[in-house]
Amino acid sequence: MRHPLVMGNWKLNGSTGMISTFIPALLAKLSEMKKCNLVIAPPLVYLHQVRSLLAGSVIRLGAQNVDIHPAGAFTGEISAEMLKDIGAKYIIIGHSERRSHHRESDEIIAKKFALLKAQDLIPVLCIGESEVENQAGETQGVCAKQLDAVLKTSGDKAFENAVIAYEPLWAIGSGKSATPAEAQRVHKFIRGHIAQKDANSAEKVVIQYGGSVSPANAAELFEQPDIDGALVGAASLKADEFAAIVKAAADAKRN
Ligand SMILES: O=C[C@H](O)COP(=O)(O)O
Repeated sequence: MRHPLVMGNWKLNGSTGMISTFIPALLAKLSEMKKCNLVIAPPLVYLHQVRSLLAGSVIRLGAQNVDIHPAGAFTGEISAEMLKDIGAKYIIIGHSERRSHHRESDEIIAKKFALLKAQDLIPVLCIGESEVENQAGETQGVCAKQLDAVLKTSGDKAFENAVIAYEPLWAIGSGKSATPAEAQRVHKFIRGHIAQKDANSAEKVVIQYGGSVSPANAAELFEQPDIDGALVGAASLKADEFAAIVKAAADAKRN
């Protein structure tokens, strides 16, 4: 049985002051949470502060990116080994904002995926189509191509101990989430695509939905059989809203 995973991606937001009030407030709201795994991915400079505040709690530490090199003369970069050293476990790669603003290709992302696995870290692989691709009926083809790059590099069992976040680009930060039925169709396709290579990892892999998840739409999304939690952007910066999304995931009764 898959436990839902809710992950907050703070993107380029946060400060030491915000963190010192946000984390205790969130922990207080989550005291009764049992069935949902929870991760926060702050900006890299705040990993240490967040780790200290999360010590002894159920919330795990995540990060938003990793470099493709293990070490060396790469100014400004952070390696998988460093992320492991600081205590981060779940590492987002392939977010559409990095694919577009930093021109990260499927091949670069597949390399990052392999580096994270080599360090026993959990890659959170973001995939998803643009609005144009969606309207052209290319959603499945785009997702398949993004998954195949990883399967080609890391093998048929690549998604053992990994997470996939399906994030349609048109839903990110737009206030317009995919409907639960739309998202479920794509999640089912993703699981089926992985099953063609390895049925066991397909059954176990956590597939999150991301894109304008809020307390208003979370419960319905989490009722879907192939939606295993969420990758949350804006709402993860508000303790009340994030806690409500986590509660919806913990309470979800799926068929
Ligand atoms: O990583 C998170 C996603 O990009 C979703 O962001 P959002 O919840 O602000 O739409």
